[in-house]
Amino acid sequence: NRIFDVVIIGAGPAGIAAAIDMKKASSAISMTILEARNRVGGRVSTDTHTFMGGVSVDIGAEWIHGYGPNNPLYSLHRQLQTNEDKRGDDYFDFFEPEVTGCYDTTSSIVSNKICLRAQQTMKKLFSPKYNATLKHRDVSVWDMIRPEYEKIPEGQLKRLVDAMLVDKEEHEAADLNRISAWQHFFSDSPVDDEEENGEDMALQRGYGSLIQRIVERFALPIQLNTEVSYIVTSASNRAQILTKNGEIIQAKYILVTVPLGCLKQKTISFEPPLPQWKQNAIDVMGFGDTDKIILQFDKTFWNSKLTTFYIAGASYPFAVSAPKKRILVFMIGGTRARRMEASRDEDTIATILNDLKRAFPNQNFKLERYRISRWTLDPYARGSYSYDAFNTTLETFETLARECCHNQLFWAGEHTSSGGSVHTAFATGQRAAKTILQRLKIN
Ligand SMILES: Cc1cc2nc3c(=O)[nH]c(=O)nc-3n(C[C@H](O)[C@H](O)[C@H](O)COP(=O)(O)OP(=O)(O)OC[C@H]3O[C@@H](n4cnc5c(N)ncnc54)[C@H](O)[C@@H]3O)c2cc1C
Repeated sequence: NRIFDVVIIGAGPAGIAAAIDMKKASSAISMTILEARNRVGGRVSTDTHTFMGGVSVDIGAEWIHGYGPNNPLYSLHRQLQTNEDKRGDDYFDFFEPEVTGCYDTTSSIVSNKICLRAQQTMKKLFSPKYNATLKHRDVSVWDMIRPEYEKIPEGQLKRLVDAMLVDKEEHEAADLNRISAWQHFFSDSPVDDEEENGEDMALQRGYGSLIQRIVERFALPIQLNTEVSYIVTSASNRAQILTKNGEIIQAKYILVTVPLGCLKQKTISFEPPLPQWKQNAIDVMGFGDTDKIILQFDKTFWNSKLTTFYIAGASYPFAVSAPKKRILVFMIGGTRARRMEASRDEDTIATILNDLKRAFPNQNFKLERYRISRWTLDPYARGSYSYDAFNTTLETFETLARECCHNQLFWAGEHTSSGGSVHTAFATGQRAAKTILQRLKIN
């Protein structure tokens, strides 16, 4: 029966950030991080063993978005970067310019002109004019773009736009008919502005390698393989945590950073139950689905200059290319991702290979290795990241972040601020640490 000042639940970006700031503030704080998995990083997870040639591939987060001084991971990365990070001659290098291409499963050539037109059509679909009525009577993003979409004549252009819509659903982690148009198009998110302050960057050795370096650099006290199942708060000055291993741990303050998907599915029981205002926010906020199907071939048979491409008519029509690694990463979101997760690997792979054979009829290629993510079935994620569901506002994020339950429970994580990214999750951990330090009277 151990006693701490602070117990952090979850060693993902948010939990790690909070631990660093508390450790920096005072060595007198007794603290531990309880992590259910056998590794740190949460939805940042790099696979270093599946692929040939010692290649690292991110199964979850890959891009350091907004890589610039406003990003809390920027200075950490600059301190901890190695020569391997700097070797920029391979794969998703630093700031690689995006080159988009298009293919077609009917094996007909797609001209540059029509590929570009499809991209322009997408731009037009997603720049709807301000609609004041939305604020009072919200519709979905799909409803919003549908009138323009329906004007696109049947044919290759439309099939390419359909492929690009799958990419959009992947990015949003939800079907377009589940996303609030008001939130998506018109609400001002301070984080979005911030993201525009820097470019995207990916690391040779994967995002996971940076998280690992951070954890080692600060020698954080992390207890792996420790799933929290029960939390009791009370008017006494200590809250209690029960782990699945049967351990009871006491803490003055608990910082909960488990994903919103776990909160929605009540994987941790709270005693007394969470207050209604907190539970409502958990229920209302959308938590989406995004997956990657990563394929390594015996050769690069597609145009190696492309960073991303679309395949008209394919079941998995959007891929990101890593030519030097001979890798294609197919990405999907929403219902499509959930359906894929429920399918057998062999069937998913067969469908993709069949589409590729039709899109590249003159190429001989062999699949060498693959890896498929299943974030929604993952017991410690239960989805990918949050999305703008109906009836959510910036206030919903704030409500998810607000402390509760005899002021013993604090909250951080991707879902407690808009942005959905690793660095925004990291910032929520720093924010929570600041408040907890004030409570502990350490500034
Ligand atoms: C496919 C995919 C692609 C993405 N791409 C990007 C990208 O390119 N760039 C980007 O910035 N972001 C990306 N993201 C989002 C990013 O991964 C998340 O926003 C970020 O990891 C959230 O950090 P977090 O600390 O809030 O949660 P997590 O990273 O999920 O950490 C929470 C931790 O809590 C642990 N946990 C859960 N339940 C318990 C329990 N009961 N007891 C103890 N521990 C528990 C989990 O195991 C986990 O380690 C992507 C996500 C996915 C799924």
